[in-house]
Amino acid sequence: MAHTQMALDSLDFDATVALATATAPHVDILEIGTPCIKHNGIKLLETLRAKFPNNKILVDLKTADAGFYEAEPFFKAGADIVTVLGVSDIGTVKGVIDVANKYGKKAQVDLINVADKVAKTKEVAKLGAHIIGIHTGLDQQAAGQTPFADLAAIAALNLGVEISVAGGVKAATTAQVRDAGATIIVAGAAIYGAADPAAAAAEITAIAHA
Ligand SMILES: O=C([C@H](O)CO)[C@H](O)[C@H](O)COP(=O)(O)O
Repeated sequence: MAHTQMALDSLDFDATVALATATAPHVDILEIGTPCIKHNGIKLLETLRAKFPNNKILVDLKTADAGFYEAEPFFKAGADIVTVLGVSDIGTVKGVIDVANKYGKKAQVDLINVADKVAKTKEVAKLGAHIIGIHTGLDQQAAGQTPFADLAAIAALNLGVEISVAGGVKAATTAQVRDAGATIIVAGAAIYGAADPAAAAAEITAIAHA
C-alpha cells in the first residue's frame, strides 16, 4: 500500500485550484510543484489549505540554501511536507528537517542530481529526514531517464524512512513502483494530461492503495 500525490505543475492560479478541486477527493497528497509555487507564492498554499482540509499538502520548494528560513513560512501556512535538495549543503538539509520538526511536519530530501544517492540517503536519514524523494525531473524524463533503478537501490537499504517516487509515473507503472517499496507515489502529467483527470487520479490511487 502506498499513498498518492498529485503534482500540480501549472503556472496558472485558477487552473491549479480547479485541477485540485477535481482531483483532491481521489488522492492523498496535493503537491504544489516548484514552477507553480514560484509563480504563485504562498497565497496559493493558503488557498489550497483552506479548501482541502482532508488532503496533506506538499510544497515542492526544492530549497537550495537557508533551509530553516525559507521553509518556515510554508509550514506556518499549513504545508505538511516541504522539499529540500539533496545536492545542497548538509546545513541546509538540517535546517529544513529542524523546522519541520518544530511544526510537527515532514522534510523531504529530493535526490535529483545527487551523484551518490545511496550515500546521501544514509547521511540524511541519520540526520532525521522524514522522506527520501527519488525523482527523475521533467528535463531528465525528456532525456529518457526513469526513477526505477534508483528506487530499487534506495528501497534495498531498508532504513525505515518513507520513500517518495516521482518521474513520469502513470497507471501502468504504479503497481511496479508500489511493489518496489515506494510509500508515496507521485503523478503529475499522467493526471493533468488525462482527458479526465479525476478518473486518472482515482485509477492510480486504487492501484497504489491495493
Ligand atoms: O517535481 C516535478 C518536476 O520536477 C517539476 O518541478 C514534477 O512535479 C514531478 O516530476 C511529477 O510530475 P510527473 O513527472 O509529470 O509525474
